[in-house]
Amino acid sequence: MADHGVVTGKCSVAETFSRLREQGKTAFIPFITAGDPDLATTSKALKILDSCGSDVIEVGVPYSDPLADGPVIQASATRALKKGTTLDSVIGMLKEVIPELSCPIVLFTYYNPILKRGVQNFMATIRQAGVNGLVIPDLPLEETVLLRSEAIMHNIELVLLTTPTTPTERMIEIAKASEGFLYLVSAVGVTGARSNVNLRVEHLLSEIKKVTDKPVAVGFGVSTPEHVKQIAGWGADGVIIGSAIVRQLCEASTPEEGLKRLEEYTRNIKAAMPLR
Ligand SMILES: O=P(O)(O)OC[C@@H](O)[C@@H](O)c1c[nH]c2ccccc12
Repeated sequence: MADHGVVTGKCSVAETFSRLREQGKTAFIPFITAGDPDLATTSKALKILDSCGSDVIEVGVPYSDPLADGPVIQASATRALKKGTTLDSVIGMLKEVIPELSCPIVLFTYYNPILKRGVQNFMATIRQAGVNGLVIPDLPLEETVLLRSEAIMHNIELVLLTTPTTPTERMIEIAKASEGFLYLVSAVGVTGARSNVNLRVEHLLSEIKKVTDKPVAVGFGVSTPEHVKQIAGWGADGVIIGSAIVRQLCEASTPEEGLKRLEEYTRNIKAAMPLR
């Protein structure tokens, strides 16, 4: 498919999962809010996450009404917006740093900023910046077909989400249409670390794997090495951690200390990723 001349030399999200599956490994996928505490720190954080073994990184575009987010990521988005972070400045930062990263980047944005910019322009712009994948948590069902075709046109892997309350028929459609991987939201409600992983995830994973061989990554509420081992043990192809990653940066007294905490936390999580 035409890639509009962008040579990233980087594996796609799907290729990354294929490689990991051959190696019997589970993907570690951290989420980070761009611009919190500032874009320069985000750029350094991406390099640290990449060098500590992240397999895919989700980069969140801060938004004023993050309805799917819990308090940690909502506060993170508010700080980033207060710093003047915009979609353009996030894309500018990514264009600079992506060539230095080995893992693919999945951009995380609510739907409104895409509509404001225009779908085609948005897809072309993020592809030119070297972005591989895209997650739009509030993408309306009836818009999925359009967005999916525009994404494919621009060689962007549109990752779709399924939840514990998604009807089986709908989950099958989502699994078939999702590119890169399927995002299994582990818990009902908003993002945010939870003390235990929803035990229903084991059953949900087995149901999904009956209808698709696409990689499935589990997110929501994951924060400890034990959580990671449990989810990987249930057969997940990837584990996503957002709030606990964001907290490493925002609970530190300086950006430098935050980056140190981020590195330590990431190494601990990676050490817990079992070979399957
Ligand atoms: O923060 P948690 O509980 O670790 O969950 C990951 C989540 O943060 C990340 O994937 C994400 C950030 N914003 C979202 C909105 C919807 C779904 C998922 C997300």
